[in-house]
Amino acid sequence: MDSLIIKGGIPLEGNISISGAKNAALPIMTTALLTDKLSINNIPKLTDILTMKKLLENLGSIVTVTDHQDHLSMDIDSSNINNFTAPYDIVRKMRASIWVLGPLLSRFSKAKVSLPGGCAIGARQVDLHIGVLQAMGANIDVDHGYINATIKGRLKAVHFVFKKISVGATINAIMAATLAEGETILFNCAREPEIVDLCHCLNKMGAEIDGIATSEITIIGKSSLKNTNYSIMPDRIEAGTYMMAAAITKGNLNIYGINNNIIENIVLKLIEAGIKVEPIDNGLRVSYVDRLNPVDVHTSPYPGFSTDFQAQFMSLMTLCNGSSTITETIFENRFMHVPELCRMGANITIKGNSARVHGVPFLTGAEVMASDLRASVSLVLAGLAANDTTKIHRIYHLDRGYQTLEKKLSNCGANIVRITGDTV
Ligand SMILES: CC(=O)N[C@H]1[C@@H](OP(=O)(O)OP(=O)(O)OC[C@H]2O[C@@H](n3ccc(=O)[nH]c3=O)[C@H](O)[C@@H]2O)O[C@H](CO)[C@@H](O)[C@@H]1O
Ligand SMILES: C=C(OP(=O)(O)O)C(=O)O
Repeated sequence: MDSLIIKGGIPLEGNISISGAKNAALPIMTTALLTDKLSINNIPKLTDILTMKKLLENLGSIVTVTDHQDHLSMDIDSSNINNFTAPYDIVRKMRASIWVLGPLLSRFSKAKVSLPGGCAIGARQVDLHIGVLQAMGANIDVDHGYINATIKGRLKAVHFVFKKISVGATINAIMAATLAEGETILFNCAREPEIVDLCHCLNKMGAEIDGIATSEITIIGKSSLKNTNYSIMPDRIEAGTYMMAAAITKGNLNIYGINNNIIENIVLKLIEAGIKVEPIDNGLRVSYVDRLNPVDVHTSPYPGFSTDFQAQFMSLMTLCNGSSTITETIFENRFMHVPELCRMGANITIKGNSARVHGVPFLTGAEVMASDLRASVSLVLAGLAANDTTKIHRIYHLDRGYQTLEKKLSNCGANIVRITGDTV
């Protein structure tokens, strides 16, 4: 398994271009199952994308990929779907695989999908995905680790209230409702920008979705959708991560290809921490000024502070002038970076779902173990700021979510090297 060696203490300076959003590209790739042909542009080069490609091909889609150096485009032909099973071997690698369920069921009236894997950050149930599809008339049982879903004819429109806000279940429900019979209204929906991107793509395919970006979404079902093309939005989580890299290394970075609108939640917290964030042409400039103030955050669904920023923000707060409290409200097991940060000299204590971070004057390099995706990148941030050398083991999750991370960082002065096939 690969590892990373980082010699820290270098303020990052330069330009970083943001890639397409993983968490928009993945559901948009599954919408290709709702029609014959979909062309998608600005897809990031990530292992999760290749896993999704493999999954679609396994179902019978023909996926033609063009490599444009800094991104991919794909022509996905799903006119001959001949398999309705998403197997464990592919699905276990990635949570997003669950998004083939809604499209397969609504277009082909059947789907068998292994219970998904992904980052091990909590129980991550699928009851809401199943509940909304059952309310649309599907017969669903979970047996031997698989979700088996069938419907006689088309799914039926429904008025459905999600008892908890879920990004994934909102996405599955919207996709399923586009080909259901009648007008579906979904209440208490997630409002993440990636869901907005998905809805824009679906409307371009001929769907009729209203209330986009609100918690109440109306979908008028169609008998079929049409072929189209769509370009993926920029990755706000990648952008926020590099903004925090600028802050933690006392550097300054121009982050290109992102606008303030969709990352305001992290921008406001960085400003509160004393970091300067200015709009520039097609991006934002992020600069360390003279100190890092302690800032409390608690994660919540968008437009709140995203759980996907929590680990990186905690790394930043390890060096603040004072103490900050970071509360995780979305996932029950998303503090796996804490013991690793403590190995590097951080002073963090966990009580329930809150971490109290007492700022220290410096971090020291150490050998650490990466766990989930954002925990992994939080250790990269800590390593970039630390004195001496940090070795991060088991970094495969990083390749799921950060396109050419080492290249983007070393272009800005970081000393970061990948060891391929490290045995430790
Ligand atoms: C590929 C992708 O886009 N992943 C994102 C997605 O994950 P994901 O779609 O898995 O996250 P959800 O929004 O569904 O999960 C939120 C909470 O709801 C719970 N829940 C969810 C579904 C369900 O059927 N039952 C249930 O109880 C989960 O356990 C969790 O506690 O949104 C998360 C929250 O913003 C992000 O951290 C992930 O990066
Ligand atoms: C948690 C994440 O991914 P997944 O939902 O695929 O595990 C993430 O993108 O931070």
